[in-house]
Amino acid sequence: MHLNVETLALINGGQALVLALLLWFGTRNGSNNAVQGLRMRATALLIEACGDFILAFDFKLSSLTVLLVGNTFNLSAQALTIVALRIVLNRTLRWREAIALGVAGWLGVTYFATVHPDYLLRVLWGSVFLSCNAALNIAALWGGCSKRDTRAQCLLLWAYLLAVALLVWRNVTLWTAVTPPQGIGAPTVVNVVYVFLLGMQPLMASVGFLLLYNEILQRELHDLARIDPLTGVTNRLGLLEASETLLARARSRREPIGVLLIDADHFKSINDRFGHDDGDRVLLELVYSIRRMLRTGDLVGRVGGEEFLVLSPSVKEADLLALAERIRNAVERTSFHIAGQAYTLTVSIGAAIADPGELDMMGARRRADTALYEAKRAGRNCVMISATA
Ligand SMILES: Nc1nc2c(ncn2[C@@H]2O[C@H](COP(=O)(O)OP(=O)(O)OP(=O)(O)O)[C@@H](O)[C@H]2O)c(=O)[nH]1
Repeated sequence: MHLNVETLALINGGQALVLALLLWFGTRNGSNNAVQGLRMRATALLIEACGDFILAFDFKLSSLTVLLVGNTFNLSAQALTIVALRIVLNRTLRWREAIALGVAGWLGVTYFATVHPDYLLRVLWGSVFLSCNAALNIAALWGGCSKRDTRAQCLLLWAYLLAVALLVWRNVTLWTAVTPPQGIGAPTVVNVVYVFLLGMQPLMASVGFLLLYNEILQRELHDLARIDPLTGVTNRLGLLEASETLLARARSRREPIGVLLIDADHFKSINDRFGHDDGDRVLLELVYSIRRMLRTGDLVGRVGGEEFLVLSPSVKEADLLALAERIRNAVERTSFHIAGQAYTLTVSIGAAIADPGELDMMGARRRADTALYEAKRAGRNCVMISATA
């Protein structure tokens, strides 16, 4: 098989141009992080296409100018891709490292093409540069890759690891050959694999970006569906799912779960006096006061208007009562600021223990509800606990 560098550059450039346009026009309506990242990837593809077209058509430039200008475009595209991936993943951008790598890559390739022309060293230098680029991307992709909902992220991570392995293979083959083939066009096995993958690179990387984008959107949707938009705590659906997980864990450890139902006292009067917007702000502050009292592992969620549920794993009755009392006390001592003035608010709390033998949380939730009702009847601003199941 004869490998032609100009044809390869033409295929690469055409692909990059089409993908850049698709990404640009396909992301015109979005503005979140992932979309910004995709747009930067589109810009990188445009720059890459320019570099590839210069390499493919040479535009009557000297071969040295073609090499230097083509590489300037391609290395800039690589640097932009590093930043684009980090924008999509919401990681530290590392602009400086990306630019420094690009400059070092360009200087090395230029040196081994002009001052000290050496094909093997040029390939080695280029491979080190590409591996460092891949390392930055691998570092960005590494975090959180063990979770179940990060398949695309893991796939991309493997793609970069394989790319580094391919670069190592190519260099080892070149440096151990008795007469090293000069040029990427030499029809060796490693060159064929390398050229094939290089030719597909714009497409593969862009598909990787899109899969990642889709995965991030799915995750955001999943989280949005489980978060109360006003207070930012878990909503009913999130609580339902979390309680199943907690109960399964409690069953395997044979430990109880504490349930607290917390309801603001006379909240209607706050709305009536100050309006709904100020009432919303008070709810936010109330959630903050509750959260401050929780241990790591405890979960708070909003079950209704001014009613919140706390799930506290591995607690005995006395610990649960102490936690409820801490919350009640903290809320009572908090000054809620409405229209420049400080007001106080109290909560009533119903507590119950879910036994590890219980099939779901419904029973404990009902008992906590009854205890809450008793707390309200007892005059509010107090904690009541129900008898165990
Ligand atoms: N500002 C605001 N108010 C809400 C929200 N959800 C529910 N409420 C209000 O919470 C109040 C609940 O009133 P009630 O159920 O009578 O309870 P309460 O006034 O707290 O009285 P007790 O619970 O008996 O102590 C109503 O005025 C609701 O409009 C919300 O998201 N924001």
